[in-house]
Amino acid sequence: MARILLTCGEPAGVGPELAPLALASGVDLVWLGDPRHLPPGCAMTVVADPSDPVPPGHLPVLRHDFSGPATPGRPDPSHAADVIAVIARAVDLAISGRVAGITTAPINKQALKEGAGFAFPGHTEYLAHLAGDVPVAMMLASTTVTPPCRVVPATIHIPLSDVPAALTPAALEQAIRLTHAALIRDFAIESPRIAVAGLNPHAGEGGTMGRTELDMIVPLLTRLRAEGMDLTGPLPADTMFHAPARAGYDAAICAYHDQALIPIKTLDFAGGVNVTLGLPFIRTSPDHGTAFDIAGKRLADPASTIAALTMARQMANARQPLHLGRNIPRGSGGVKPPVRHQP
Ligand SMILES: NC(=O)C1=CN([C@@H]2O[C@H](COP(=O)(O)OP(=O)(O)OC[C@H]3O[C@@H](n4cnc5c(N)ncnc54)[C@H](O)[C@@H]3O)[C@@H](O)[C@H]2O)C=CC1
Ligand SMILES: NCC(=O)COP(=O)(O)O
Repeated sequence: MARILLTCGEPAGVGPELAPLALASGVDLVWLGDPRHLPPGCAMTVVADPSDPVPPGHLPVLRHDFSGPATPGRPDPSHAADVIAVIARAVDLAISGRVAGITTAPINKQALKEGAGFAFPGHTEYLAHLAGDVPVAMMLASTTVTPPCRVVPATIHIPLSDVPAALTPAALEQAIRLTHAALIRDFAIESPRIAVAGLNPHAGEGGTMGRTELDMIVPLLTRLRAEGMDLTGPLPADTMFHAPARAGYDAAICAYHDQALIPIKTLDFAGGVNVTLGLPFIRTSPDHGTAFDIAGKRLADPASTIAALTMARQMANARQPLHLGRNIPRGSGGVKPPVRHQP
């Protein structure tokens, strides 16, 4: 089966040093980036095709030349366009089936915006664009805690002050539907149980601390329950993430980024995996960022990257029979030619 492709991400961050560590864990991956950004002494072989064989213990590298070497902890504006181009090239390879899925190393959004005018707040939005502006959702899934913690923010990379307006019935419904489909398809959960968090303290406390729950979330959940979905909520966000509460659902839909990401990064920072739901190809990522404070110091823990690569492989294995005949996921928007970002 084709390899999982790991992008280099921000070369001044921990991304490049995580690649050989992940390889050493036994994951079959191919790395896309500039060999000069790999740690000194890294055993690697440049390949022309993502599936080309390499000597045992060597990292297969699909070469993408940047303007120069990288300094750990200091993003170089002249690298920004190449960081973006690597993501686009990875998507091309995934859509064409030459890799089984992609795992992205972290990028520094500010560096990309300042260096190349990157118009997207993160991978999630850029990947949705490259796939033809398909609807997507960002799930973060634990891999080492029981019961599992899976969270999906219905709004993602926006200022907190914009959340109430962005949390529309359509946004919430999209997050619920994408999560429901992904739990069945990629997490082998036949009848998904989904919990929905309220926006306000105590889920609005009967309308005394905000009316979003009563006016918007309750009617939406009532309508979706009528379709047969197993939905609970709106739940108070402060009491829905401890272990007994998590036992009652398979994934939690949250109102905004930090409501979702604080519980999972607290419970499973080392094992958390970011999965983009709704894409016509597989994309996972570690849950951490560029970690400039430790880049190049050999302190980076590869656990989340290994978990992300492993989850991508499991998803690819689970989807493999579908590739034989009907490989376009229902509701994915279909595979459209990637649209290039113009910096
Ligand atoms: N998927 C992506 O591309 C993501 C990118 N980011 C970006 O990363 C940048 C930095 O974000 P921060 O909030 O500082 O989060 P961060 O995850 O980079 O760092 C937070 C803390 O965790 C530590 N840490 C992170 N990864 C680690 C690892 N593998 N092993 C050991 N320690 C680790 C860091 O040293 C730091 O103390 C931002 O520009 C953000 O946008 C953040 C999350 C995901
Ligand atoms: N905090 C999670 C995050 O920023 C991941 O974003 P993305 O780059 O995967 O879209």
